[in-house]
Amino acid sequence: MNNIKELFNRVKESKPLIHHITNTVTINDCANVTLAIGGSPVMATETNEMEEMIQLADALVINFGTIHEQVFESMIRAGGAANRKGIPVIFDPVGVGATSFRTSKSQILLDQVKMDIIRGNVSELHALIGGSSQTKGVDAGEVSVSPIEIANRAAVKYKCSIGISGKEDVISDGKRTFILQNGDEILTKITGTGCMSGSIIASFAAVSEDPLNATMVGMSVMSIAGQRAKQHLKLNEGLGTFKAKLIDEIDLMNAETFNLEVRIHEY
Ligand SMILES: Nc1ncnc2c1ncn2[C@@H]1O[C@H](COP(=O)(O)OP(=O)(O)OP(=O)(O)O)[C@@H](O)[C@H]1O
Ligand SMILES: Cc1ncsc1CCO
Ligand SMILES: [Mg+2]
Repeated sequence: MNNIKELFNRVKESKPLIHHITNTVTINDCANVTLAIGGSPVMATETNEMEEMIQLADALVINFGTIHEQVFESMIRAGGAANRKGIPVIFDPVGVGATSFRTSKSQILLDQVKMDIIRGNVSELHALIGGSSQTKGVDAGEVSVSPIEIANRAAVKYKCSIGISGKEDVISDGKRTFILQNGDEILTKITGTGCMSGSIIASFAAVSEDPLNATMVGMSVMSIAGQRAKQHLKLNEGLGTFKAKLIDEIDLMNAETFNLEVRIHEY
């Protein structure tokens, strides 16, 4: 991964504005994690203010978590404006594959908005390449195809960088594929760690020209912070404390810690 120190510094110095159109479950956590990594969050959904908000933004996150018709219109408007302005667009296809509504909306969105990065769990990405999917609500289900193949095919199909989270995270742009071995299962026990990693990826993508690298660094930050937060849990501390410590670890993350902990290799 390239220039970790410079990437961290650039986010902290330029405080990129990350416009999120996201779900009502994890919206506050995404805003706080954006601040913790050094970015500046805004979470606006009114269709009529999308173009103006995008004029201020440095990256756009579109997250399908609690998608409905009205907010979908805002995603189309904001996505179009972001493409015209040339800022990175990050899509989290939450729950795609679980219902036909989500699957068909994702197809319309991907036809109309060029994504720079798509980040999701394995069953969501499997659904995006046309696979029959077992997305269990918003959580990953069983998939017969390997995440490496899914990431490759999705990257080629949508001409963008793909991040698939799981026990091992897989990141690909269709030419190069990387396997990230950080993380801890406890990250799946609180909701929104995938959504939050989208905010971190967007913060890095906003200050660099390399979406594949931004995806790798962003997903690594979440997985490394998760394993460190788990290590720091004391006796009688559980998931509530874990969540607070997770945000602490993202806040405290720097290039030294990152480089010491990261376990990534090219496939
Ligand atoms: N089995 C596992 N072991 C270790 N880490 C995991 C495991 N599954 C997921 N993770 C980590 O948890 C984080 C979130 O990934 P996950 O696949 O749960 O996202 P998600 O399903 O999109 O979550 P959400 O929709 O709740 O935001 C990632 O950092 C990932 O590496
Ligand atoms: C639990 C849940 N339901 C819709 S969005 C969301 C947050 C995790 O994606
Ligand atoms: Mg998710």
